[in-house]
Amino acid sequence: MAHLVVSASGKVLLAGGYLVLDPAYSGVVVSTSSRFYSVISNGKNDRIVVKSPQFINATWSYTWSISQSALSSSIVVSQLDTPAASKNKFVHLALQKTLSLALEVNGPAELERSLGAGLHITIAGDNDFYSQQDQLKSRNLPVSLSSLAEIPPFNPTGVGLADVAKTGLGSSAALITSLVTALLVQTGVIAPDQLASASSRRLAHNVAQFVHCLAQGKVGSGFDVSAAVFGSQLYTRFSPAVLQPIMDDSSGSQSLLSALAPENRAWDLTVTPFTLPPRTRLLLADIHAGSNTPLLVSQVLKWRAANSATAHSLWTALDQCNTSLGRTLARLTELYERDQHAYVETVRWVSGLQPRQWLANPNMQQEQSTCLEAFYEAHLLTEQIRAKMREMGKLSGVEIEPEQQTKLLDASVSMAGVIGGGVPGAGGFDAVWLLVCEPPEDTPGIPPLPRVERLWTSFPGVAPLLAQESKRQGVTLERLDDVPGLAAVVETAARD
Ligand SMILES: Nc1ncnc2c1ncn2[C@@H]1O[C@H](COP(=O)(O)OP(=O)(O)O)[C@@H](O)[C@H]1O
Ligand SMILES: C[C@@](O)(CCOP(=O)(O)OP(=O)(O)O)CC(=O)O
Repeated sequence: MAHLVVSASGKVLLAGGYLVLDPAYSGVVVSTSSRFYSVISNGKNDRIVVKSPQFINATWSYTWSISQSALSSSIVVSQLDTPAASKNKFVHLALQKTLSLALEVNGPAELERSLGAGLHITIAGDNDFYSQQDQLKSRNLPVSLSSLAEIPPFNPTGVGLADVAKTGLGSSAALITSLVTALLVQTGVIAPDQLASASSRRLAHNVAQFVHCLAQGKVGSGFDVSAAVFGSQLYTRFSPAVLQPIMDDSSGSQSLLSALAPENRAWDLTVTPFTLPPRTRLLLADIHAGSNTPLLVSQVLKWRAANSATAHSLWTALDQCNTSLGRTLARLTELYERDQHAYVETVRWVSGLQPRQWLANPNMQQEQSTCLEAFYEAHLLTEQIRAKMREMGKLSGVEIEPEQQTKLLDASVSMAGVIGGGVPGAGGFDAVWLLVCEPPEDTPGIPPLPRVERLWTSFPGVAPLLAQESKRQGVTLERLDDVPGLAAVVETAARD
């Protein structure tokens, strides 16, 4: 049977937490190699059955009905009420709103044709979206990247969705983006060979952003959906006003297309593509906890509103550091392109020394010194950002960089070859990030990555994640057999 597979990437907001909620500031977002996959195949009995086989009690069945009048037509997607049925607002809204848009674009006959006798949809997220520490324990595996690679892909979590320990990589945004985009392709709104085009991506972004906001019951900054669609970027948010007419429209009488069309100029986000510097690797430490982002956000914003002068100067200072970090990391890529040899030699040097020793080489060639200064600047900026985020936490009474994260980060960022790190996004107890140098293999000494891995084993409850920066674009059409383990998940889902 033919399968339509669309994946979307997870995210790490390296810098810009809280600030990015305000269009005056931007965030540095890295999209991850960890992805969510939505796989659509033909279903039966006029049903849309959605399964998430990594979870227990995670099958949701829907019917649809299309009504037509002389003036307009509409579709209603309803969940089939079996006694054991759980609800999934995110999935239900993705179906309801994307199919409504498809109806508006292509009309009822085409929509009926594309839904056929029904759809079977499998959702699967890479293991990194969920803490794997219990898995490692039950398999008697030591805490390491190579142990994680031994856990089968899309491993069942053994729990229901509400009880899973998330790592904070943006599961709901990646899920919604992959599902919405797969439905847009299934219904012919986006032609498969057009998904890479700018206007198809914008459409996928706008619809995913809308569905995600509606499901969350609020308009967040949307950096997570933007990363899921467009990949790593410097992100400045869109004005929430663009979604207001359709967010408030309980009768469904407003045109979705006029709000969500790629041509709608009211979508004023800016997305500047970005990549981490060559020979560096993003490394994440899962601390087996997870954060309640909405609670953190409401407390910080309440403090900001009540202390506008202090907040303004803190926001301004932080923004300068965040922007400089984005610029310095981009400059490192430029320096690599200008003189690869000097850059790689600098990476070798940096990899064997703690950051405070980096500049202690009087005999360096000019090009290498320039690279070294840029690495050191990146280090200093990440430390300044951490200090300011801790200040934000202290002032607002919120644990943005909790003490145990401070200890873990302080120990990690003073190691040889570690450029910097921090608490991503809203901070709290989500996985922390590090940027680590990857010198060529013939460099003497133990490379930074295994050294950091070893350090982390001395912190109870801390484990690395496999996720790295995704070098592919965010939302992508895949071939089922190219994604290890996915065909098996789809087969199991079809059998049950
Ligand atoms: N693997 C999945 N399968 C189905 N639905 C999922 C999956 N992961 C997340 N969701 C949906 O997203 C919701 C989680 O949203 P939320 O807790 O806001 O996550 P996040 O912190 O990733 O944004 C779940 O209640 C569910 O509706
Ligand atoms: C505070 C924020 O600026 C960043 C939150 O980033 P996280 O990465 O913590 O987000 P979640 O995955 O949703 O928990 C809020 C926002 O931008 O919407």
